[in-house]
Amino acid sequence: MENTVQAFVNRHQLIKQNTTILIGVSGGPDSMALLHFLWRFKDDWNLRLIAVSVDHQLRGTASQADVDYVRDMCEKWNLEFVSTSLNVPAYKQKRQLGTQVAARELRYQFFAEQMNTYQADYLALGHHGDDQAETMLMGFVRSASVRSLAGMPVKRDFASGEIIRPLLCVTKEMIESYCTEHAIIPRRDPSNEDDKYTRNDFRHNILPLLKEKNQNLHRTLRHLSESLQEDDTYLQQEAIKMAENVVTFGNADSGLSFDTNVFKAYPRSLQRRCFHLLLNYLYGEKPQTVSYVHEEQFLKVLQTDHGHIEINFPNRLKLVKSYTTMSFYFMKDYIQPSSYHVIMDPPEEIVLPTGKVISSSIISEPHLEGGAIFVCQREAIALPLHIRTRKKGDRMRWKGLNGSKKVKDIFIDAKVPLNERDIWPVVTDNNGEILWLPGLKKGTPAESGANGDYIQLKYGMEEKHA
Ligand SMILES: Nc1ncnc2c1ncn2[C@@H]1O[C@H](COP(=O)(O)OP(=O)(O)OP(=O)(O)O)[C@@H](O)[C@H]1O
Repeated sequence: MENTVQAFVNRHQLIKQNTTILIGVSGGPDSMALLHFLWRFKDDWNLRLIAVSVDHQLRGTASQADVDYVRDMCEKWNLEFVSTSLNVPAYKQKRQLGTQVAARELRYQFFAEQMNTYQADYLALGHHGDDQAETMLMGFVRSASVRSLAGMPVKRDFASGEIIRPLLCVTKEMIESYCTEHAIIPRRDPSNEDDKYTRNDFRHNILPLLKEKNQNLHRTLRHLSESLQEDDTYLQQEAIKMAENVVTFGNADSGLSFDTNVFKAYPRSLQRRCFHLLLNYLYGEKPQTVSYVHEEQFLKVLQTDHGHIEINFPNRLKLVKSYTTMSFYFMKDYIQPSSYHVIMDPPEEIVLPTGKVISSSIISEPHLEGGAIFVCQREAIALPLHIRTRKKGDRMRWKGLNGSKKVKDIFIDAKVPLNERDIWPVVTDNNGEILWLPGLKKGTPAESGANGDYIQLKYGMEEKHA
């Protein structure tokens, strides 16, 4: 393990000589191996080492015993030591967080304070190659961003210095052998075995299956992680330049705006990143969950020639496109976000802000019927489709009806509650003809006579895959 870690540290220039390193030590095998490794190189590299150990008050006296164990080992190795006891249960309750997230937030706050107190250059953590593989797989399965697929960075800025992870290049197995070899008897946290935590489930059940297919999975994933992170850093820098060139930033109230033609002249890859940078800027201290559905809607609105479109984002943020000007701003008088307007190019599936899904497909034979399905000839309507909430004066036509009927009256006849009327999807074609009020009324666009394909729309809940 020593040679591998040393080569890794050199390659990434992780540690400079004559520096101060805080080491997060829980007492488990990973951080004890890290502590021991750095201790051995302390004099060669002229390092000031300070072990930091946190009791999260989650496992009664056992977690205090872990901290005591780290203190004893530091005394034995003549190392500086700092510890604290953090009330994770209370913080968890107050902030309505999961246990792991609450513990992590408080721990990192404490780490940051200590970094600043000691003016430390580095915070070294004991994450290793198996942790990285799990993180990347979890990112792959549960997130749609390149950044989470790339896993944990080898180093990143933090408080007065940087977080470094020198053990990312070794496996858990190598760490366990290192501990045995150096007679380190680490503490064991039983919650690491519990499959109710997603990470442990990936560790025990998914990773072994993948390792059967590729014995070098760690190395493959490490390479993937490093190259994704390098690409990410470069693209992020380009996106920052793009935002600086394209966007007019206002104050907190006026939000920001830009010309869609200038924005669209950049590659799609930078458009996406710039979009997220803008959201980070706008949300600032209060990050919101913005999914890829929002990202796709944003990109679509960017492309459309439609004169005026508005979309609601979480926490009162509104996106408005008016001809070639796009702006984001926070609504002052908050009304429950209700209105939306999205564009659909069949075949496509869209998750509406209400959580319901409309999917469209192009079929050669109309065969399905039912309240939640709408079919019409492709030639008979103007694409793309628009899915939006009702507007004043909306009227709808269908076969057998003389003239047209107000959408409002359709809602009243069907006894749709008032609050649902404002979020009910209205599907129109590109000419504004209302085709469908899902579950309520189907329009009948003129038959084109041609024997072409059909557009089929389905409305329902998002499918949850087991
Ligand atoms: N209670 C703690 N006090 C100090 N540092 C911690 C603590 N918990 C975690 N860390 C740091 O964060 C790293 C990653 O934590 P994580 O919970 O993923 O692993 P772990 O199972 O605690 O690792 P270890 O084998 O070191 O116990 C640890 O290796 C350690 O450097």
